[in-house]
Amino acid sequence: MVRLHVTPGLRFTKGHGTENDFVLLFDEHGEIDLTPALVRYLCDRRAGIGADGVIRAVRAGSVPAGAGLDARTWFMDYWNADGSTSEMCGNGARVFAALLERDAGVDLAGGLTIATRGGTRTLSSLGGGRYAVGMGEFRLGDSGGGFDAEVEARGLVPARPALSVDVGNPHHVVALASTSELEALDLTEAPRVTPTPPAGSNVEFVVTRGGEVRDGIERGRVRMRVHERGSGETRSCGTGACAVAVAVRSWAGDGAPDIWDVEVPGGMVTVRIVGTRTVLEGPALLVADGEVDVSGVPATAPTV
Ligand SMILES: N[C@@H](CCC[C@H](N)C(=O)O)C(=O)O
Repeated sequence: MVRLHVTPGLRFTKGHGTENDFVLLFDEHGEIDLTPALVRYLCDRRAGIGADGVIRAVRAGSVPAGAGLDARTWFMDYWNADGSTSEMCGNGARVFAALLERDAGVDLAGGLTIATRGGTRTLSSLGGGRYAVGMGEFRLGDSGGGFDAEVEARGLVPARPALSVDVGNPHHVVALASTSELEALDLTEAPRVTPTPPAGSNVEFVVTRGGEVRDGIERGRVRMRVHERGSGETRSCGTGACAVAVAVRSWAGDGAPDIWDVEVPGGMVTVRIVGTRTVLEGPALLVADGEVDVSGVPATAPTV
């Protein structure tokens, strides 16, 4: 196999889902040595292209992380802007779907199972540039619907109770009283979570916005902001929206809706809770294709 280690002229696509933006690398046969240094360079908004993360589309058989899977399965190789990897990215999965549709000719009408570091997920097209992602099982940190942690953040006094939610990657959800409290938050610095999560956490702050009945079905509505592990404050987080929906429904108790419209700074996504699983729906856009000079990126050992 030809290893294209840090070649000048790396082809990329830029895309986003509700303004959570990604550099996408279509690398079916795993020819790119994707390293933390290369990811940091690609995500740099001044010296590189600029993005919240990098997503490589590669066949499972071409990366160590895909061991044990059907070699032909598409693997979503997700990296945060700081060069760390994560188990899963919800907005990224929709953008990955748009890329596979366009560049691999995949038909998503009937659904496609992909692999991620957090397990398998399903992608389907809803038409009109919208996609649904079967996000798998969620786990609440406190099955009684309460809190199991505390979060401190700039602009938020005193510290607030939080609920940990695992949706494949780790989250802590904090309920705030008003949108003015949400807007006053300064997320340029990472919120502090106690007890300290061993692998870090994504932290969402949420306020309720009422709800409505549409097509005879009740839907809840919330607004959130997020500080992402490895990327800082972003304009949307799909796994975070799922964590928020299950936390808010759990706090609301019996009779709370199973469908939640989640407003994020970059738009709106919808989360459907089906038993112990969630489905994320929202837009995905591919906005640019190009070639980036990566000749100056220092070579380091790949970590996939
Ligand atoms: N923005 C993503 C989540 C990306 C990963 C996260 N920062 C982590 O480290 O777990 C989403 O849309 O879910």
